Amino acid sequence: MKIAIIGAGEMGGAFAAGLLKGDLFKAEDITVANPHENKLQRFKQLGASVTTDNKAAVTDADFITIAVKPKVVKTVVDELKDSLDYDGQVIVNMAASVSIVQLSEWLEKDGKVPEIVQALPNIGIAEKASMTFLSPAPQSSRHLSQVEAIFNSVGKTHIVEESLLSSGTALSGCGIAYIMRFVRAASEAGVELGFEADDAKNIVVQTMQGAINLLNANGGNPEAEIDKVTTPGGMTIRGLNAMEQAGFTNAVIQGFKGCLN
Ligand SMILES: NC(=O)C1=CN([C@@H]2O[C@H](COP(=O)(O)OP(=O)(O)OC[C@H]3O[C@@H](n4cnc5c(N)ncnc54)[C@H](OP(=O)(O)O)[C@@H]3O)[C@@H](O)[C@H]2O)C=CC1
Ligand SMILES: O=C(O)[C@@H]1CCC=N1
Repeated sequence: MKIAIIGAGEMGGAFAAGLLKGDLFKAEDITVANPHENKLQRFKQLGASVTTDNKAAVTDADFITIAVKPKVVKTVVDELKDSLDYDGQVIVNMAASVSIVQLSEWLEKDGKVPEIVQALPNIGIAEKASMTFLSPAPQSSRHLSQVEAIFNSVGKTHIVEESLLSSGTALSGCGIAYIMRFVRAASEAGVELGFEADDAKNIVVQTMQGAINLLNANGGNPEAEIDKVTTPGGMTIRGLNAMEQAGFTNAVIQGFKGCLN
């Protein structure tokens, strides 16, 4: 099984890095393509095949992942169209806000389109911890289980209707940034409370790790975990209420929704 990744930026690069940490693909069966060679060196050093030629990248690939900026997708499709095997290869599009209808129109050749699966991961994929939303085009389910297996090897997957993809991207793709912003805010609080910046950040990260482990172990209800921490009349409730007075829940909801405006 071979995979080509077109675009070695933040997303394509993170995907390549995650796949190279796994054992689903042999390193040489992962081909990473990018116009500037400097972004390819680290993958070459890890044994991946690298090229600045998109057409060369897709030769023999079973799965072709498009990880360029949305406005570049059509250019890439136009370039690759004549090199694609419409019966055997699967196009996996990671570009947000490019629809199956658009991709199908751009890819259409003699009335045919290849199998297309929309895949919206997050950069946690570099550490095999992505939350990836998958949405196959109609009549594109032949290789869906293989696509699912690929993304399950670098995190978790959720198959959704295309109409839910942008919501998934908000929660997961953009969500990484929102969670990092929480880490920054909590770390700044830690500095104000007397810790060195690095110590504060490490304390916040370890505390988040504890919260994640508790959620995973105890059935995943955050309110139940909050109740265990919150002594009546104690410190935690004063902090929680102060956060809400400052608009915490509303700010978080507005942030996740705001990216869709
Ligand atoms: N970043 C994220 O967290 C997420 C991103 N996405 C999606 O992933 C896509 C890529 O985003 P991101 O990685 O952040 O963007 P980047 O700008 O970091 O990466 C895009 C890459 O595409 C390369 N590129 C440009 N033109 C071509 C071309 N014609 N052929 C091949 N490669 C090309 C660029 O090369 P160079 O810079 O060397 O010119 C660059 O390395 C976007 O469509 C985005 O919506 C989806 C989910 C999450
Ligand atoms: O900011 C963006 O548009 C992309 C989509 C999800 C994460 N990054």
